[in-house]
Amino acid sequence: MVFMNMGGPSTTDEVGDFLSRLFSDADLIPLGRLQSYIGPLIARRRTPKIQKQYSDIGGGSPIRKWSEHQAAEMCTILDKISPQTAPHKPYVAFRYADPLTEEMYQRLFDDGFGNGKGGRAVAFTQYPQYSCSTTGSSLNELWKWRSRLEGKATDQAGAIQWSVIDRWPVHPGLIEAFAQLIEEQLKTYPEARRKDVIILFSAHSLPMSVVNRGDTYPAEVAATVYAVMQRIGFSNPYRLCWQSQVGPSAWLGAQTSDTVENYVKKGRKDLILVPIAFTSDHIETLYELDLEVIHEAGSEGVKRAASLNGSHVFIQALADIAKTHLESGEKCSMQLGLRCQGCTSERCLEQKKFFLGKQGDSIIL
Ligand SMILES: C=CC1=C(C)c2cc3[nH]c(cc4nc(cc5[nH]c(cc1n2)c(C)c5CCC(=O)O)C(CCC(=O)O)=C4C)c(C)c3C=C
Ligand code: FES
Ligand SMILES: [Fe+2]
Repeated sequence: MVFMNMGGPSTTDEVGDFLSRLFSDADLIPLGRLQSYIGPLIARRRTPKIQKQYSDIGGGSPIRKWSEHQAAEMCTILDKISPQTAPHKPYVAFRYADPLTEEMYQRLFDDGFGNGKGGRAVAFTQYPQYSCSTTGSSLNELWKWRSRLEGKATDQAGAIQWSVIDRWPVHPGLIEAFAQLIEEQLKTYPEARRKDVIILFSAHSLPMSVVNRGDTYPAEVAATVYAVMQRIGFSNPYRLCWQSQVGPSAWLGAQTSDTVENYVKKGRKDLILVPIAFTSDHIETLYELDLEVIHEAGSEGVKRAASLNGSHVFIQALADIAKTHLESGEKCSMQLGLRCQGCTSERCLEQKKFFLGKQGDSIIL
């Protein structure tokens, strides 16, 4: 079971490499033919600022710790609820930090997979909602390393047989886990104020160029939000807003920071921020929300729901998603077979052909 995510620097010394890989990723930030020169330059300029942010949240990102914990715990549960596919082994593959995809692949070889011995692996995205800039980028990277290390053919003899869990935005266990964390935070308000607390779901924004290309992420994030609200009985007013835009281009709004500022200015000072598109803490929760948005709001009523991190309900949900996937025998979801309406990337096309296998021949656009 390979958990795919973006990763983060575990120490401030790793920030430079992390940003350099991130700005070199043409699936995330397309910079043209000179990407491999310009990307690292931009990264170098940005490093001191981001280093300071990681330093302020305790010296690094907790994402590796949480991912390794979540993957290991999930496999323990999976061994019990899906004995016919046991044992399950946990792996982590990050896009921009250690352990990188190639490191994970080498570990698979070392553990007796591939190299003529075959074996089955599941690429399990840890982004609940699919975006070509996140899960798509990780799949393109996995496809690249699989081609380099095992050849291009899907059914190559003795190669690892891959299948993909590419999205799970409304899995009932995920929704339950979010709902419980929100309810926990709602309880901290005096009863008389509780029903008027605004629930402000916040997700990482996307450049409008990506939205207009047809990326499914905004719709899938909205689906998660609606399912959570349904689960808590629409007990409070709510909005979805978008955070962490970078650079001068147009991004999907409304921005989280403006939203909080405006509501507080208008006297609505009871707000719960809910990070809805990431499964563990990172600078966007610990720095941007806690140390910037909430601190600057200057109101004791502005709070944040905890991140999923070690939530048992959440990890149980991961195991259920994996079990259903293993039982289905599917290579990936139907959605992965369709490209964004505006996609012109050869990488996306080849990656989809690979992961869909023979299924892909008829449905790829
Ligand atoms: C679902 C989550 C995310 C989406 C979608 C996403 C898209 C996206 N991001 C950038 C550019 C940057 N993102 C950066 C950091 C960062 N991004 C996410 C998540 C998503 N990004 C996280 C969780 C983090 C922080 C990692 C951590 O440990 O906290 C950065 C680097 C930080 C900075 O320089 O400000 C950049 C740059 C784009 C362009 C994009 C969609 C195309
Ligand atoms: S950008 Fe979405 S499929 Fe290529
Ligand atoms: Fe990002």
